[in-house]
Amino acid sequence: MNRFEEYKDIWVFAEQRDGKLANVALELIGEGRRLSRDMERNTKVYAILAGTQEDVDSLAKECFEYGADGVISLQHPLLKQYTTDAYTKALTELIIQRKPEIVIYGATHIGRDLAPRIAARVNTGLTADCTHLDVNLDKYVDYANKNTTLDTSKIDPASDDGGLKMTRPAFGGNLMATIICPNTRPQMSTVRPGVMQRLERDPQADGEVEVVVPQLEEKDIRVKVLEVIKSAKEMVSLTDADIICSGGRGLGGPEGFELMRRFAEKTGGVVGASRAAVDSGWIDHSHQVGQTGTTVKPKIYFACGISGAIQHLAGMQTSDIIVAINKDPDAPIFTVADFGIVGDLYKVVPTIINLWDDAEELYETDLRRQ
Ligand SMILES: Cc1cc2nc3c(=O)[nH]c(=O)nc-3n(C[C@H](O)[C@H](O)[C@H](O)COP(=O)(O)OP(=O)(O)OC[C@H]3O[C@@H](n4cnc5c(N)ncnc54)[C@H](O)[C@@H]3O)c2cc1C
Repeated sequence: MNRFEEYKDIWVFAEQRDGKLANVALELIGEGRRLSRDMERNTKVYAILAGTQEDVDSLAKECFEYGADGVISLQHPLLKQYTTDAYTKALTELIIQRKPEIVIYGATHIGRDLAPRIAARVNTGLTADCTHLDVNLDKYVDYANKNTTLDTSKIDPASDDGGLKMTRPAFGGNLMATIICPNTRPQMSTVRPGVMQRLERDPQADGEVEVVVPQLEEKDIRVKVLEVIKSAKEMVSLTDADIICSGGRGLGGPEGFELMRRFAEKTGGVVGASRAAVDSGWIDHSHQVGQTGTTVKPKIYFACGISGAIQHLAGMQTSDIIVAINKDPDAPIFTVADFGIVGDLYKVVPTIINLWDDAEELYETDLRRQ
């Protein structure tokens, strides 16, 4: 008997705020489904909701529609606002009682706060900020070979106990590290929003919801949330955007973002930025795309005056269409671009803005013809 036999199933922490599920929760349920197919045992995927009854009751159906087999709904008035103490206590107790084999969280502000605390309390490992998960060594080796110079002959096949292979950027994004958790359970990781694919919604899907009322008291919570102030920067939703117009150091100054805002307004997109632009204080960090910013996958990503450093590419290279505008023909961004324009962005972007309406009309006519 495997020493971890009693640990079963995949749990996804289904993060919600004010009764709305985080997109990453649905992406992770989809990823959980994919992993469960590759695991040998009859592994089920559970979404773990936490909040007040009012906030979470209506969310279970959505979790089923996106692929959860079951929902465990932690309900308590003290879970209304996220607090580290209350959420950590409620989830830790549930994990110790139920013994899931894998627990995955979104690498959001909440997930990054919560997951390491739970890992410490249940005495297991945590791989933070993953961009790829797998349970099968063969696939893992293929994946690793494609992306790194990892010497696969040094991997001990005996270590492939069907455990989770958690891959994340390491050493400033210069290589991908695949990390295993061979000695303890559950295996836990946080996963970047926007990296995994959610499943197609199945409106017929349904399942069983188990309501659990955790043992929580006021004295368990050392920090009181007095007021939640939503700042304007929370309104930037890079992960949901279909079009992102990103600017980098090539903009030459903060005023360059005025052009990017006009560009985004015209295309119906949102403004993104490289870290160099953010670090220069030209735009808020909430716009940053990349390894230490947001991972995005829009339909069109415009990279304007961005060189294409590996840390930037890590956050946008899976976009459907990448259009790069750069005056240096050798800029690395052109290696991932579907369309490259060599030129001064201050000439190219206004031209695209001017032509956008005509281009849209042509596109619509084309669609009508098909
Ligand atoms: C641990 C770590 C994490 C990091 N995380 C991130 C991250 O999350 N996101 C991120 O973006 N970076 C990140 N970086 C930084 C990254 O390494 C690069 O420094 C950064 O992406 C460079 O930004 P840039 O492309 O805007 O600037 P540059 O590399 O300076 O490129 C500017 C580009 O603009 C072009 N240009 C100049 N003028 C014009 C013009 N008028 N028209 C057209 N093109 C023009 C130039 O040819 C050049 O290619 C990270 C670095 C480290 C070490």
